[in-house]
Amino acid sequence: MESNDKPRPATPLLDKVTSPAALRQLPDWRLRQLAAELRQDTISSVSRTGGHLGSTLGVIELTVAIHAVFNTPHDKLIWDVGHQAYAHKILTDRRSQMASLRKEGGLSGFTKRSESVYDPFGAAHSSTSISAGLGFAAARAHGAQDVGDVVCVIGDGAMSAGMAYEAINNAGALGHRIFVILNDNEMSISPSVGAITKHLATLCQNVPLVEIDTLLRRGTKLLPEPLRTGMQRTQRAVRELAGTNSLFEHLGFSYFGPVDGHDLEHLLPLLRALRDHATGPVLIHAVTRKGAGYPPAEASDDKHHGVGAFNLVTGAPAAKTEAAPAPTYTKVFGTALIEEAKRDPKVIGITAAMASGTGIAQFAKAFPERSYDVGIAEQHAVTFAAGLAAAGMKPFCAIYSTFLQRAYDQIVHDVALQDLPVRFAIDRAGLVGADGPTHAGAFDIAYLSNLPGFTVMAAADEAELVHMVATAAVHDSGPIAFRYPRGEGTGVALPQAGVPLEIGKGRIVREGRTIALLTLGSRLGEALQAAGQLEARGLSVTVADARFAKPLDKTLIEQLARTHDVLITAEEGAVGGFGSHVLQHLSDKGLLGSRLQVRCMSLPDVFIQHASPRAMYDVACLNAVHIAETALACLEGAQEQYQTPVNLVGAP
Ligand SMILES: Cc1ncc(C[n+]2csc(CCOP(=O)(O)OP(=O)(O)O)c2C)c(N)n1
Ligand SMILES: CC(=O)[C@@H](O)[C@H](O)COP(=O)(O)O
Ligand SMILES: [Mg+2]
Repeated sequence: MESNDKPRPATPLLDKVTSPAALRQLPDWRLRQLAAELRQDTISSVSRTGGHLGSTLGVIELTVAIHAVFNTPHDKLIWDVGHQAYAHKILTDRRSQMASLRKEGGLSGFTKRSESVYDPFGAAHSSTSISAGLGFAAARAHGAQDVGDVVCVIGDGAMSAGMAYEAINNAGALGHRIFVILNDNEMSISPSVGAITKHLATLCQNVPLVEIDTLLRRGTKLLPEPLRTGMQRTQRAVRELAGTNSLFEHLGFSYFGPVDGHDLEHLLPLLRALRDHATGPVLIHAVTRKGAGYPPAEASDDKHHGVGAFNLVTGAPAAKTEAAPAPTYTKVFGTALIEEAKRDPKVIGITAAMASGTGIAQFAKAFPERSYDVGIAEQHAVTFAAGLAAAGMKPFCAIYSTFLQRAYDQIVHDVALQDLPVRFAIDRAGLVGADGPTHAGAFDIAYLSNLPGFTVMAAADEAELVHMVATAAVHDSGPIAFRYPRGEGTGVALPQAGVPLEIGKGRIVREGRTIALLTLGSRLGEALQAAGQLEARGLSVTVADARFAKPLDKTLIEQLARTHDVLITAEEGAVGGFGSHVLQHLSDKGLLGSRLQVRCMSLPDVFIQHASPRAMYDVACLNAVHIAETALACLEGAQEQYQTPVNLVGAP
């Protein structure tokens, strides 16, 4: 019998605690039991659904302590990224829905305003919590009624992003009362990197706050009266005793730490004291362990950052790992980049805290001195790459489509305007599944293809990806990007070596006469299936792979338009991308006449909620059946387009 089929762990106390208000009725000594049950419940639940386990396990005690001390939801608890909020979800009205986590129609894997009043601010991209929290604090100062205290929980990884410091800079100057809990587990998805990480480690070498506190209490009689009661003076004394000299203090925050983030006996009195006495911005440095309390997670390299369903006893994946039919696009990219780097010493790999997710970890094993993990710092990654390119290097900036959105001004101002040959390897293009709309790679085609001088490619399969890496490696005249989806490739044979593509040239994959399906990226497979379905109805179909969203293969587009009755474009990107450029070109050439029926199939103008990628593409009406039906409708002269069902569209 699979251990996952075993009954859930007994949680007698948690079963009674049906709200944070009920939790606040418990005496402190029972909160430890509550935390233990919450941990077991979380592990058991995630063993069935999969998800971001390690991060939540690291904040179990913090979650309990915050809800015990602060009056949520009137007090605003803002989780950075939101991937560590599963225990918070269990405590805040969503326990019964945990089986639906990250599944179609179910709970989001992140915090989400539309899901609960206990999620005052949604997230999934990192390092937004302090800015948002400061917004709440400022609103309170302006008289907003339903805003009590503001507590932001931000990880050490998230603390590598510039945005966190922009917020601290502002908060330190404004002086509003706000609590920032820095959850320091020395881990991002992989071990945290950078000078800030070193600074935090130095702070952790200070005498733990609890020992200072004991010292203070023991020495109370010897201390003058104001030290016992005056919070500000006590803080100063604590700081002097601890000898802390944290960056945060210099920026106007009161710094408290390090404190053991798993010890409720330390956390509760500290949070209560601060709640009762603090006047301005406060930073509490809590030291935690990612994956805490679940040995398989603690022992794993990534501390079970993100896992599928697993066996509760061993921590091993529940599904037997059969040999994958094809390598992932990420793996193919990593291997191809290594091959280019062997040929060319100028090739550099850059990741923003996604080394394993982007394949740069693979590259770093082969070329450690030519790879950079800059932390969660996409903006910096892009301008850093621009600097490298300006000095003659060949930087490959490997960033997920959704996270590259962060760096748009850097792409425009530092790269495109200076025509610098930065190579953008854009992973997770299109819909990604369980992570949902926050992680969808929807916009890059649109936001890159409108930039002068940019070359934008999309890989139809993993062999194409190898050629696009080679194309980017030799392309020295201006910026170039290539995008590819999450997950496994199609299983096509991989070329021995990448062969640079002719810039701005697409390819005809199958020739027909009546209907032309022109795809950009990996909808090619769906288009070929659609062509098969249409052929079964006696229709003659051409399928072409555009390869380039920019520059357009104008000759190919004009040829398809002149020789077919129907032209359909399909792409895994938002409205305003490839199809729009094709339409513009047809219009410029006067080819949009009554004879030719044209349809642009793109992601619809809505945020599609999490589900399997296939189900999400069904919502988007971008699977083979939709392409075939659109072609038929065009032939019949029907004007209506697919409409996305309204009930599947919700606020992010
Ligand atoms: C802007 C952005 N870039 C990258 C990511 C991917 N990402 C999600 S969680 C994470 C690590 C966060 O580390 P930390 O804040 O320390 O939290 P922990 O998982 O250690 O609890 C990263 C890089 C993201 N969510 N947002
Ligand atoms: C929380 C977060 O942003 C990442 O952990 C993300 O979920 C990773 O996604 P992939 O699984 O596609 O790498
Ligand atoms: Mg961390």
